[in-house]
Amino acid sequence: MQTLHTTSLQVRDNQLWILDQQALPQQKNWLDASSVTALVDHIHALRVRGAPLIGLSASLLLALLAENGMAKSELSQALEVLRAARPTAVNLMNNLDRMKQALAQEEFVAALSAEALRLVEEDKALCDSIAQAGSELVTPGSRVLTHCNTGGLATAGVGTAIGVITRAFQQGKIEQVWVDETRPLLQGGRLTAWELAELGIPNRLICDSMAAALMAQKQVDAIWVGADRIAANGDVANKIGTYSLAVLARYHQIPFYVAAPHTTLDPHCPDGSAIPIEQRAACEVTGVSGSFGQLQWAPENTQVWNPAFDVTPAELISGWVLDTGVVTPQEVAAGYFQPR
Ligand SMILES: CSC[C@H]1O[C@H](OP(=O)(O)O)[C@H](O)[C@@H]1O
Repeated sequence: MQTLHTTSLQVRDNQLWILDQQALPQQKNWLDASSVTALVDHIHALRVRGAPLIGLSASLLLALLAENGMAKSELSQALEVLRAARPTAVNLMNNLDRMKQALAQEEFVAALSAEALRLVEEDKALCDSIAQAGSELVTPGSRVLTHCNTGGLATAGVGTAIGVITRAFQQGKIEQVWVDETRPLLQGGRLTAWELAELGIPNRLICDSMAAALMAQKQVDAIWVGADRIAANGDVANKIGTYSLAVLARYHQIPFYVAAPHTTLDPHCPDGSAIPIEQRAACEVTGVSGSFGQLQWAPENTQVWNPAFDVTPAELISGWVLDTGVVTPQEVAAGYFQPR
């Protein structure tokens, strides 16, 4: 396979390398992800993360394994193991369902490589389309708040919500970005703060618990978040903490937008209650980890509830910004996301 390089993925010398997103921003470590075991471990540990990127990394690995001689039956097993690596972000399943069709072809090695590269190029284009469509909703002088990380680290392109924010900034319409640190894994404080600094976009980091006071002081003009799965009724699964932002936004009458590619849609999922929510380890809540190692502060054996995502009901969402354009609440209520 040709050499490929995105912000957090590389294919070189017929191997897959990933940028360890748990070590950022202090360390930029590229790790080998050239086996199913290695990539699944990186995905579980969120060294590879972000709904689109998870699907792309799994697709690229499958193509590389085929090129390196893995038999069709083993590839089929590998696909199923990769497909189960994380349960909530549907991009993984959608991408691998397309790879499954390629695997069924006679010339499956070439078909898998072509499809994996096509998915990567498509995602770059989807990000650009989302960025353009979303930026048209941003009013000049906007102070926007975002949650978790939805930039180039989480996609093959400019990102989803951060892609919108970047395009609006380039259009001179962003005064500042409020960045939710996004406990427990600090995707905002570590990754979004780093990406926005690299992009030269003015930003200020807040603890998640500060967002309400900021809105009460009328310091937020709009909220932009990503998505891991969009159900047929428009409900959205996204990083834990998104739902509370949506409730606050409704109370303070602040527009709340979801930005995502169509690969995040799941028309077979009737509503948010049917979206599987990943439960994660207690140590992520009883402490914190990063390039510095592990720091634990809660008492030994403290019981924890640690869902990686929550569900925002469609009724709290002002608009769904897809690569195909902005979808309004009226269109969603009329069945826009229903199976066709
Ligand atoms: C464009 S990334 C979408 C989505 O993925 C993130 O979750 P995680 O960091 O656990 O992979 C977050 O929910 C983003 O909004």
